[in-house]
Amino acid sequence: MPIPDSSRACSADFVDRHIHGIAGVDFATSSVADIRSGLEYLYSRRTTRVTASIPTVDITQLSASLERLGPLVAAGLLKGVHLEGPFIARDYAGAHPIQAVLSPASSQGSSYLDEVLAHQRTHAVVTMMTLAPELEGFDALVETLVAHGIAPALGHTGATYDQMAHAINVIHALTEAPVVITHAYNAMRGFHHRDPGPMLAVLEAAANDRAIVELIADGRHVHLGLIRWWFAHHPEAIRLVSDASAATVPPGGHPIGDSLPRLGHAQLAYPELQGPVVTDDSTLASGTKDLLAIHDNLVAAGVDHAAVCPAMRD
Ligand SMILES: CC(=O)N[C@@H]1[C@@H](O)[C@H](O)[C@@H](COP(=O)(O)O)O[C@@H]1O
Repeated sequence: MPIPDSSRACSADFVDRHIHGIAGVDFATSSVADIRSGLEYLYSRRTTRVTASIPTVDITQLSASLERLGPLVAAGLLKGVHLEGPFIARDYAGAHPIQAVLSPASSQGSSYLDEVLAHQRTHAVVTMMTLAPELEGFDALVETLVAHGIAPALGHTGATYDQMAHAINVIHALTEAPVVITHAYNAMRGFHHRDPGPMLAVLEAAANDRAIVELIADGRHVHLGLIRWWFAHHPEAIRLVSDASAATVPPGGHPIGDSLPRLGHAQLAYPELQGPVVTDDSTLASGTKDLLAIHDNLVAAGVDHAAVCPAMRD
């Protein structure tokens, strides 16, 4: 498919820091050859720097995924690996399998962390890990991750306003860098005037350069009015991500290979109307567009092209 002129006007190619796969390829479970094909396809659509996101998977699958992805990071084909789980809230797991979600304070949780750290000591490929702030053992987990070069991100959470504010402070004190909020609004407790929830703490942090918000601006995950609000008020805090999966097929594209699309352990369905969903319960599972399609979508919706391009860079 020809690349639209407006995206060519972005001086740099796109950086996708949250993407699980593309067009039939699942970064957690596909073969290295298929992952390479998926990356080539993304490069052809100007997403040339990719952090592979691994959803909540069991410890055996985690090891297999890291073994496969490590050499791709070493070869410079991937920027790194983002572990989205297993330390997330069961009530906000979204498309992640609840049976694989763990508490950091449990013995299984501690074995899982040991496995991540063992890999990290030999091949430091994990760059970010998404955590829910309200889980028991959160503060200690954050310290351990930071000590091993893994940036804690916050998401898949039922945190209160206070819990989120505390978590951002704890991480910021250790990293002195803005804290990444994993696909803000999605798979998170919502807003109520007596219980404002995590996003008020995120808004306050963004206003003080202490938070970066991932936004899935595919027209389905977050209302365009909210996306416009962020561009109008805190454009520098926005990180546009695709959250694409194997079930995400860009316009004019075709699935690579003929296996059914997966998100780690979950079987997905290619979208007919709504977007990628988990086959057995219609939970929205991932983004419906890659960054090029998101770019064109936002520009067509009136968001300033000059603001969209930097939100897709580092
Ligand atoms: C890989 C991943 O986790 N993707 C999440 C999904 O889990 C969640 O179900 C969906 C909708 O969330 P919402 O219903 O809270 O808006 O957002 C994202 O697609």
